[in-house]
Amino acid sequence: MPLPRRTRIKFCGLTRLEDVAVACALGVDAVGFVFAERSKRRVSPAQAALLREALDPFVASVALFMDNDAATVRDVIDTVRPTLLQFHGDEDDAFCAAFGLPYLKAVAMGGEGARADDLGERYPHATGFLFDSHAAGQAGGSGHAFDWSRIPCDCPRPWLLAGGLHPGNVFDAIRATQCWGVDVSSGIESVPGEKDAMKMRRFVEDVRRADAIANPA
Ligand SMILES: O=C(O)c1ccccc1N[C@@H]1O[C@H](COP(=O)(O)O)[C@@H](O)[C@H]1O
Repeated sequence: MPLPRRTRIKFCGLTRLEDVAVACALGVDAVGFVFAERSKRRVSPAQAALLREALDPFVASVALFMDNDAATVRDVIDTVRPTLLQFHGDEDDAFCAAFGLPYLKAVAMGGEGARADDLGERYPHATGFLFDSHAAGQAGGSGHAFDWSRIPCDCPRPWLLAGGLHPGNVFDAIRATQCWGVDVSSGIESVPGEKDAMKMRRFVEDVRRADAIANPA
């Protein structure tokens, strides 16, 4: 008998306690705090620590970096105590694994130079991958989707779909890609860094709807 499917949900770029409370009430699996330079959603380690302390049990916290230096990553780990790290830049496996925490490697699927091959060989210590719409070297969180047919069908670890997801397309995205999880930022916002409670709720409802169809009684 096939095991039931449950698409994992990560809400990223949280900056406010009220948004953390809604995310927890909706039962999301993880929330993300952005430390990438120049991000509109960037929080300080002290701010993120306050948000992290407000999480319910079993809600994972993810610290997102993009080519930050090692000292910054260590400072975030010491202050915030995240469950997982997520790297969006040119970081190699040795860098990502050096902090002793599980990590997700974001794979830039936009632009001409997208490279989604040999992920298991290039990132042997990655816990999972995240296929995102930005081009290599560009920041994510743009709200734009990419061509999902470019996702490699032999991804060696659990992987999340990201980039341009919102309540209006997440159902189709899950049905089309069979992703392990979804990651969303701008699609559940009213303005960058401020989430919208109704969009968060509709997003979760549509993920559950896709799972219900995949798990007929
Ligand atoms: O959110 C940011 O500002 C950001 C900056 C640098 C790298 C990644 C960033 N965001 C991540 O991008 C994906 C998709 O975001 P969206 O749903 O299209 O807005 C997600 O993982 C964000 O956390």
